[in-house]
Amino acid sequence: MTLSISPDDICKQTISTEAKSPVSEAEMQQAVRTLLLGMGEDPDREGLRDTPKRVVKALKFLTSGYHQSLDELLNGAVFHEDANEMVLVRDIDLFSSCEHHILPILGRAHVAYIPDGKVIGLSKVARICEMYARRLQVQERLTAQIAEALQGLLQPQGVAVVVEATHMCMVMRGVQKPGSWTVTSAMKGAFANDARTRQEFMSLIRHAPAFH
Ligand SMILES: Nc1nc2c(ncn2[C@@H]2O[C@H](COP(=O)(O)OP(=O)(O)OP(=O)(O)O)[C@@H](O)[C@H]2O)c(=O)[nH]1
Ligand SMILES: [Zn+2]
Repeated sequence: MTLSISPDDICKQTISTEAKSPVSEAEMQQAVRTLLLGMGEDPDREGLRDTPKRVVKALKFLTSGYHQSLDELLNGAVFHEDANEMVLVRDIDLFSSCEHHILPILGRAHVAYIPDGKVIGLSKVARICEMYARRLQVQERLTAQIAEALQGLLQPQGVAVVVEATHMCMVMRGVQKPGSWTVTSAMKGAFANDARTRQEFMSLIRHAPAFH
């Protein structure tokens, strides 16, 4: 499936989530206090007194990707360039939160594209990953959003995104499988249509990195 999404569309998608929260900071803290009570804790004991404030602050940080826009994050770092070989940024650490349990998803992203007249600042590739990771996610959507963002911004010859992650909701609770990793991918253009291009990408993300 070819997804054509313009940078404007993606920005709009982000800006629409920027609407001011209908819930006040105090109400959020009160909700955490209720959760503590539900756990059988005493929210007024010394160690927990500031916990509602800390939890709300942490959650706001972990979901701060809702309030970022690609436009702002890119800061104009898309450049016209004649390069037409694969660009790969691999081993980008990811910290996200699963939307089912609001528990951490910890992993790495590998992101490649083949330019077609435009390149993007390398750090911006990692920033795009962070923006989508700092939302409530499922891994498949996170992977697709990263790929769609690059596709929309650069209209490259192809985009490939692989995310490898472990879900704390599968590790610490539920099925309790600490060794499990989930691998998701999104392939567009040459990576979807040409097995050799995809193979080159897969082998580049598999070999031991030169730097640790
Ligand atoms: N596809 C997908 N599933 C996810 C992701 N994160 C969590 N899940 C799954 O979402 C599902 C939610 O299933 P439910 O049965 O509603 O929730 P649950 O009772 O907590 O399920 P268990 O985890 O099996 O105990 C679980 O199978 C989770 O493993 C994700 O990123 N992608
Ligand atoms: Zn979960």
